[in-house]
Amino acid sequence: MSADGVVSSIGPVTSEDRAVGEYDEPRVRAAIRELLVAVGEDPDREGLRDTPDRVARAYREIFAGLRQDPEDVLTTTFDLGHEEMVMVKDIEVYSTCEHHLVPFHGVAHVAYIPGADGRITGLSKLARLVDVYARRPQVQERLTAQIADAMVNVLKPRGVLVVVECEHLCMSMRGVRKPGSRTVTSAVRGQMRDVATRAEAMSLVLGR
Ligand SMILES: Nc1nc2c(ncn2[C@@H]2O[C@H](COP(=O)(O)OP(=O)(O)OP(=O)(O)O)[C@@H](O)[C@H]2O)c(=O)[nH]1
Ligand SMILES: [Zn+2]
Repeated sequence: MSADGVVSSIGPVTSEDRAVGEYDEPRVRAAIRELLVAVGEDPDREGLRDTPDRVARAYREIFAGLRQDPEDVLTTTFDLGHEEMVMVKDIEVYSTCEHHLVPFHGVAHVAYIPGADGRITGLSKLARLVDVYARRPQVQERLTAQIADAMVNVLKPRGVLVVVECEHLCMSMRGVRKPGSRTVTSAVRGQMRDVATRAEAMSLVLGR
């Protein structure tokens, strides 16, 4: 961990990166019904009768990123000849901890320096990219690295910085029970590794 409390990223991720798998809704329904029985509930009582169906529909949405190719969302690019840093801050993140299957949530800050051809992507596409990776069973470090690496692969930028700050409910509502603690992860690629450039980006992230 660096002096500013930022955990450095785990480096480029190339596997587990592309869209995978079908969504088997009947199987999810059956599994949720079985889970309710296993925790000692009555899945046939009135309040729970439709729960397997509801959860199966909710999981379709929460894990929709497993069936989306992150690189598809970055395909809209514009040639503005803009060569300076672009940052979208405070993109809300709702993801699911792959260890406990409970949410972690917070914000992502995504910055890049366009490549020599000055091609940039639509701002909303960066937020969509965050969603594609967040809507999967995740750990925060991988989420952070995957966002950065997809931008590198598609936009061919000179540099990328992704910072993610989240509270993990697995640390708040159970286990160590430390509500309010936030985990900060970063992934830095290309010229964004330069000390001065990285400092400029981090000052934008911190709002100074
Ligand atoms: N590095 C990392 N760890 C995570 C993330 N989400 C959850 N964890 C941690 O994953 C670890 C799993 O530890 P285990 O000992 O296998 O599981 P556990 O007995 O439920 O652990 P406790 O949460 O400490 O009760 C815990 O320390 C969690 O805090 C994440 O995104 N990144
Ligand atoms: Zn967890």
